[in-house]
Amino acid sequence: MTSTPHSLKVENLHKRFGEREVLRGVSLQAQPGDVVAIIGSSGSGKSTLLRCLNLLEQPHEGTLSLGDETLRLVRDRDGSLRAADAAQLRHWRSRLAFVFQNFNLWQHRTALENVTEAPIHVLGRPKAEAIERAKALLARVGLSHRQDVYPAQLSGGEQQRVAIARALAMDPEVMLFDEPTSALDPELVGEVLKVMRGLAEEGRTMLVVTHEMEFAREVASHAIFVHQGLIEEEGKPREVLVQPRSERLRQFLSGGLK
Ligand SMILES: Nc1ncnc2c1ncn2[C@@H]1O[C@H](COP(=O)(O)OP(=O)(O)OP(=O)(O)O)[C@@H](O)[C@H]1O
Repeated sequence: MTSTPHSLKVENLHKRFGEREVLRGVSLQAQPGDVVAIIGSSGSGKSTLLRCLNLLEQPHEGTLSLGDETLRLVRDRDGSLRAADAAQLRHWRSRLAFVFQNFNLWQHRTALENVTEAPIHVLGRPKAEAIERAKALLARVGLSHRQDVYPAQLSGGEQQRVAIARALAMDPEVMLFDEPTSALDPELVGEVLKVMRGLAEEGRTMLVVTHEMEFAREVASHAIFVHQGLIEEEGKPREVLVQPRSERLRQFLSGGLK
């Protein structure tokens, strides 16, 4: 990691889809090195929360800051908030890298090209330097031997590991994972979680929307339970996921609240 990580602060996030208020005032903080597991039942707003953090979704209210940088937002015609400055948004997104459930790799680019694309074209890094770094990152996720292969020839687990290498290539301060293993066959989940454990161990700041409770319990430093667009309970995973205070979290953990 070359950039110094800062803490992420999210205040009073609201998001509506039509009449439906999906986030109803969410605030959270992540300090450098925190691994925050965001859990909750289907439709509770977890992915929307994560997507609002780098404006893949436009919130209707809220403040986002990373260290002493606050993302400048202006109100759009539809009432939601968009970035006031496209250059700041590009920079913001390089500081908070997003890993998608469905990998979102460029299909007509090799694994290596997927990892070099943004460093060359967004960060303006020299090509040779970007290639060298991409090779090191692919080695890191165990894919040196697959660098010249196109996504269609890779398994889901391999594609997600390329996507993680691609996110790392931006030297992000915070990594946002949106259900990174949900699209994988069960036998491929472990290889992706292993890479994520490694990132956690090296002190990466990560926010992870996940249904992997074992990962949340063992790897996360903080767990957040979202219910109907609000944080219902949060704390140390070994406490809240083992002895939840709220009845709803108890139900969720016992599988009664999907
Ligand atoms: N682009 C959209 N347009 C309209 N409604 C949306 C959109 N994206 C999400 N929603 C709705 O917002 C609510 C929250 O969705 P979200 O994907 O954030 O939930 P989630 O907690 O991540 O669920 P899951 O665990 O099933 O992925 C859901 O009711 C969903 O249908």
